[in-house]
Amino acid sequence: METENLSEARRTQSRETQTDYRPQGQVPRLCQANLFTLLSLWMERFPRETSEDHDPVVRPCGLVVVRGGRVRGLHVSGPLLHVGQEAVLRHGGAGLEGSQLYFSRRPCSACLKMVVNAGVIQVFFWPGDPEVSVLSGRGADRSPAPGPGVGPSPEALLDLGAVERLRAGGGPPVVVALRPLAPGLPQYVDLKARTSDFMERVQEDQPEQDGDELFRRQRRSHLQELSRAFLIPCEREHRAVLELLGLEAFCQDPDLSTLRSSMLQLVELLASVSAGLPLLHHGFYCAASPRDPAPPAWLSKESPDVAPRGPVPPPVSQAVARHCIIQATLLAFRTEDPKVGVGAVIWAQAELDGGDGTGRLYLVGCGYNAYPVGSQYAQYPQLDTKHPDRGRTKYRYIIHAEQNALTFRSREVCPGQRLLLFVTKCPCDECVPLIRAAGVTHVFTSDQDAGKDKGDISYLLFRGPIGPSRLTWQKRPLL
Ligand SMILES: O=c1ccn([C@H]2C[C@H](O)[C@@H](COP(=O)(O)OP(=O)(O)OP(=O)(O)O)O2)c(=O)[nH]1
Repeated sequence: METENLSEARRTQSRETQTDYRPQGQVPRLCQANLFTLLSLWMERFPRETSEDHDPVVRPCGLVVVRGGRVRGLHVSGPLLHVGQEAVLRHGGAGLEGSQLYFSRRPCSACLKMVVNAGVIQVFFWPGDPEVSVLSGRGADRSPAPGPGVGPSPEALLDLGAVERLRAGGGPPVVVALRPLAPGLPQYVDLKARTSDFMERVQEDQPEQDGDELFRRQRRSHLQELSRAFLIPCEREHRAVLELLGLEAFCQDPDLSTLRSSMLQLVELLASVSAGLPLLHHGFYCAASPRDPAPPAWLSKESPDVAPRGPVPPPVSQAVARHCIIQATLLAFRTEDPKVGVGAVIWAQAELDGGDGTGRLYLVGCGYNAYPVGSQYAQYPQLDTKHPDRGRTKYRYIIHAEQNALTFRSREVCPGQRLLLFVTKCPCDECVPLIRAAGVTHVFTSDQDAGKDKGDISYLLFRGPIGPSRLTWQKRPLL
C-alpha cells in the first residue's frame, strides 16, 4: 500500500514535469524554512575529496547556520569533526549565540550539547534517520520495527536517551521545520532547471542529444540517490523512527502522510535542480568560449593587472564547483525579482584543511537578488526593460545577488586567500567592479546574457579585463 502511494506520487510528479508548465504572473518562491532545509540536505552531499574511514553508525550531516534570517555558515561533518562541533569551532559561542541551526538529520548528543551551550535559539532537523543512525543496526533485510537483534545499536540507544535529556533540559526548541511548498513551485523549479543556461549549453554542444530526455534521466538517477540518503521508503519503518525520535505527533495520519509528502517534494526539488547541471561532458573552464563577444573597444587595451588568459587549473574540483553553483541555484528560488532569480555564494580557500567536510573552503557570504531590506511588497517598481517608461522599471531598486552576498558576509577573508564567487548569471556591469574590489579571485558562472547591453542593465565588462579568473560552464576543452 505504502509503496503504491509513493509510486503514485512519483508517477504524478513525472507527469507534471512533462507538461508545458508556464508560470503566470509572480513566480512562486521558496520560503525561508524550506530554503535552509534544502541547503542543509545539499551540504550533506558535499563531495568527499578524500576517502575516509567513517563510523557506519554515524551518518554524514549537513548544517546551515542562520542569524537574523541570513545564512552565516554552511557546514558538513568531516573526517575529524561532527557538524555541530565544526560550527562551534568556526563561529565560536559569540558567533552562534542567537542563531538558528538547520541540520540535515537530528544531531547527536555530541553536537547538541555544544550548540545548546553556545546559546543557539532554535535547532531544526530533517525527520529521517538521525545523525547516530537508528537504521544502520538493522539486519540486511532492514526489518521495519525495532525488535530483538534488529533494533538500533546500543550506541544509538544511548545517544537517543542523551538527546532527549538535552531536549527536555530547558534549552532551545529542537524541532522539525518543513513547510508545504508554494503552489506551482515544483513545476517552476523543474522548468527553470530544464531550460537553464547550463542545460542550454549542453544542448547547444550536443545537438544530437535529446535535452528533455537527458534531463529526465539525470533527474531520475539523482532522485534515486537522494531518496536513499534522505527518505525512508517504508511507512512503518519511518513511523518507528519518528517514535524513537520522540516525534509521536507526526505518527498518525493525516500528519504522517503530510510529513512524508513534504519530505518527498523537497527531495524531488533537489533532484530537479541537480539534474540541471549534468557534469558528463561539461564543467567550469577558463578556456575562451566560442560565444565570447569581443570586449568593447574602450576595454580592449590590456591593463597590467589582468589575470592570465587561457586555461589555468581551477582551484576546486568540478564536483565541488558544481556543488557550489547548485547552492547558488537554490538561493535564486528565493528571489524577490518578479521575473528572474539569481543566487550567489562566496567561499574562501584557506591555507590549511580545517578537518571538516569542506576541506580548505569556508563560507564568506551568500545572497539572492531582492529589494532593499525592510521594503514592503510592491513598494518599488517591478517592470523590466521591455517597459518604455524607465522610471517604472526595477533596475535602480533591486540589490543584486552578488551585492547581497558581499554586504551580508559572515567572515572576513585573510589577505592572500583565494576568494571564489559562484553566481548563477553572468555578473553585470554594476557588479563587476564590486567583485573585483572585494578581492574575488575566481568567478564560476554561466554565460547568460554575457555581452548584452539592455539599457538599464548591461553585461559588457565581465568578458573584459576584470581581474578574477572567469570559469564559465562549457564543454570540457580538449587538452
Ligand atoms: O550580476 C547580476 C545581474 C543581474 N542580477 C539580477 C538583478 C535583477 O533582479 C535581474 C535582472 O535580470 P535580467 O538582466 O535578465 O533583466 P530582466 O529585465 O529581468 O530580463 P530580460 O532578460 O528579459 O531583459 O538579475 C543579479 O542579481 N546579478
